[in-house]
Amino acid sequence: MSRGSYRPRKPRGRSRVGERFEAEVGPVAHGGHCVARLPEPESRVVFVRHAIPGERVVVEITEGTDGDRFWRGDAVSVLSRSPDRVEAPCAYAGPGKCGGCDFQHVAVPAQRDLKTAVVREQLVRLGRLDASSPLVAGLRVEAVPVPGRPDDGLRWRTRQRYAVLPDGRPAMRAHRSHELVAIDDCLIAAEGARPVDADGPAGPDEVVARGLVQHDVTAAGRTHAFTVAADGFWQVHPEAPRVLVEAVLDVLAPQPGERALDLYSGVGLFARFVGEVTGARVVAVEGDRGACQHARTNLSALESAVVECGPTDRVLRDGFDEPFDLVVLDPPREGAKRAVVEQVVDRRPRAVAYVACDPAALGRDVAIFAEHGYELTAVRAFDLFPMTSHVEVVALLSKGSLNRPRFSAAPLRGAALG
Ligand SMILES: C[S@@+](CC[C@H](N)C(=O)[O-])C[C@H]1O[C@@H](n2cnc3c(N)ncnc32)[C@H](O)[C@@H]1O
Repeated sequence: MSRGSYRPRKPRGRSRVGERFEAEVGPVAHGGHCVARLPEPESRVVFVRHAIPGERVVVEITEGTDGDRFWRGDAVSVLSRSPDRVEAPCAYAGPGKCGGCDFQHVAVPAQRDLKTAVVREQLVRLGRLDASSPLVAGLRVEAVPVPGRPDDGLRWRTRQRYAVLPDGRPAMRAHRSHELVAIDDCLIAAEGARPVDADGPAGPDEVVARGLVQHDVTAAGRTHAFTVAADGFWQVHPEAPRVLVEAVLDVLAPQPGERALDLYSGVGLFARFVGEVTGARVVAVEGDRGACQHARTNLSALESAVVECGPTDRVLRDGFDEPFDLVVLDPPREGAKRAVVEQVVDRRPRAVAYVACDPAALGRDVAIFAEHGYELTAVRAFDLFPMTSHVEVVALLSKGSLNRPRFSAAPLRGAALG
């Protein structure tokens, strides 16, 4: 995972980096660390990596000065260990080593418990939902095993981005650092995973031809082919397209004749499956020109599909002013934000399926939807990034009585309804 955007802050006061403290590890927090509080005289919150809630550890400070409100640190020795602690399967995981994974030291089912806690916390703190509501309390991050593999959290990444050392060896970055750590093998990369930006062996569901990749996705009983640029966006877990399409169809319950908007559509994954069911107008909006071109090809079998290329907020503001029954919203990590959310609710959709790769951004956007009467009415979360703190969430936002499809009495299936 690239840490290319990391920029160290200007130091404020005496550095505490390298100092060690004993600490009780508190709850997990968004970002792959746990929260510990150092008593006086330090009186500091420390975000501790390589720890598990409930443990007593020695924390070595990795970032922090006297002037900082909180510090960051690594658990460099464990004084009382959690029953969920395991030996990291990867030799490159641990304090000061590769920063690609956050939870190699945690048993895989317990990793999902940590992510569940994080998603719930973001929905409560930022999304302003009630922690005791069945939607929040009933949420569990679901396992998504790779077919034919044990559920061990390894060998799932179909693409892996490596840095290259001057001597040509592949490397990954240390956590929040530009420092490169040489690695022979990344255990979360699928066998034969194709390094991005390089020709190489294709994964099992891929055909590579002149910089293009074709993915066949079978979901909800239908199979569609998607052409993607070899370096373009495509979900990296081999089961992700199927699982996310099925979750989106499940919560939206699209009906024949319903008009759909697929925002941040990439190469048209959701538009293709939703449009197949509705048989009506589908507008895919995507900012990347290459992805737009591929979306046009991938959606060409749908007579009423249109691809609008440009930033979502601008396309929605200037492009077309018409109502839509269904919206799929799959923004990048920063979320959709107010301008887009308000453009979406202006179209008065019956149902919005929000596919989120950052539960904090989801929480912030859920709060904006709520200002406009759109409530979170179903939510599921999937462990599509084992060993890391990342998690994918599919949420349904709908407005009271608008929640029912116009064309049939088909109930929403699967997800918990609030
Ligand atoms: C998380 S990906 C989702 C892609 C697609 N829904 C899929 O599942 O394959 C987010 C997509 O949003 C696009 N994107 C990012 N910022 C955008 C913006 N401001 N306006 C339109 N598209 C944007 C990216 O190019 C990327 O294709």
